[in-house]
Amino acid sequence: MPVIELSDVSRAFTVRSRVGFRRTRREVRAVDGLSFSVEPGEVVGYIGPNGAGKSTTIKMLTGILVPSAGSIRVAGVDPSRHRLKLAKRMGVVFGQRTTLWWDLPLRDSFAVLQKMYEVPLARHRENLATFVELLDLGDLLDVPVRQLSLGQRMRGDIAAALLHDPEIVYLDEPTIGLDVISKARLREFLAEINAARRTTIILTTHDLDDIEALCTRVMVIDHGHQIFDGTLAALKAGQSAPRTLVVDLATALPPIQIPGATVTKVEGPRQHLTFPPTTSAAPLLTQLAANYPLVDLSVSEPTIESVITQLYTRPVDTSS
Ligand SMILES: Nc1ncnc2c1ncn2[C@@H]1O[C@H](COP(=O)(O)OP(=O)(O)OP(=O)(O)O)[C@@H](O)[C@H]1O
Repeated sequence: MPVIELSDVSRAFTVRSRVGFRRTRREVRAVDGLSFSVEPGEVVGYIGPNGAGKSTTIKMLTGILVPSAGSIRVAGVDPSRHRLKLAKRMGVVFGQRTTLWWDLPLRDSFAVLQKMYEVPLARHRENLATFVELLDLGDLLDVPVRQLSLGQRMRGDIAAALLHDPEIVYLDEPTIGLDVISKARLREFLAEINAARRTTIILTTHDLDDIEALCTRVMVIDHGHQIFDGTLAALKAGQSAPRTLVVDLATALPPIQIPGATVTKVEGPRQHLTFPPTTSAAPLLTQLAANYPLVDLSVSEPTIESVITQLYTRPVDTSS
C-alpha cells in the first residue's frame, strides 16, 4: 500500500504587485494537477529547476500548505488535517535552515526532541548511539549548534530528524554547501538507514550525485507538472543527446571517416566521435577496428546533467 498518494493536486498562489499606481493580481500555479504514489521504503529523487514547485509539494506533504485542489494521503491521513499526528511519523530536513536550537549543545537538542516526540528512553539511547557512530557525532554532542560548521550541523539535523523513527523523511537539499567528504558520508548514512529501516525518503536536490548515489526512482517536475517518473536508467535511456566514442589510435591521423559517426574533436592520436542514441555502437566499433590502427576506445554515456537539462528545455505540453 502506498505511503504517499497524491491525486490531481494543485496549489495556486495569488501574487499581488504594483506598477506605478496600478495594482495587479496574478495567479501562480505552483503545482498543477500532480498525481503520484510512493511505496514504503522507496528513495525518490524529486527534482526540477528553480520555481518548479518542489518546495510547494513538500510543504503540502508535510501539511504546512493546503492544496487548492485534489487530494493527498500520507501514511493514510490528510496531512493538513492531521499535521500533529503525522509529525510523529515523519522527519524533515531543510538544508538551508536548522531545526536545532541554536544555543543548545546537540545533546540537549536531541533530549528536547526525545521529550517532544515521546520516544521511549531506551529507544532514544539506542538511536542516539547508532547515529553518533554512523554520523561521527561523538565529539560534537557538547558543542552549541551555533559553533558547528555547516557539515557538522547538517549531520546533527539529519540525526534530529530521524531520532523518533519516522517512516517518511523529506530532505530538502541536504548536501547543499557541504564538501565532497561530508556529502559522501551523508549519502552513505542515508543509504544505510533506508536499507536497515525501510524509511521512505523523498529527496529534493540540485546535486545530481545525490540522485545517482541514493535514488531508485526519479521524479522530475517543471512548471508544476510532472515531466518524468521512473528509474535513473530509464531517464538516461529516454533522452536524445548524442553519445560519444573516444578513440585512441596508434598515431595521429586526419579525422576518422565512418558512416553514422562524426568527429567532434581531435587531440593528437585521440579522436572524439559522436553518434545518435538510436544507433548501436557495435557496428561502428567493427568499422573502426577494420579500418584504423586502434589502441583503445571507450563509449561515454551522456551525463545525468545533460539528460535533465534536455528534459527541462523541452517545450511543456499545455494541451492537457
Ligand atoms: N507563498 C508564495 N506566494 C506566491 N508565490 C509562491 C509562494 N510559494 C511559491 N510560490 C511560487 O510558486 C512557484 C513554485 O515555487 P516552489 O518554491 O515550490 O519551487 P521550487 O521548485 O521549490 O524552487 P527552488 O528550487 O528554487 O526551491 C514559483 O513560481 C514561486 O514563485
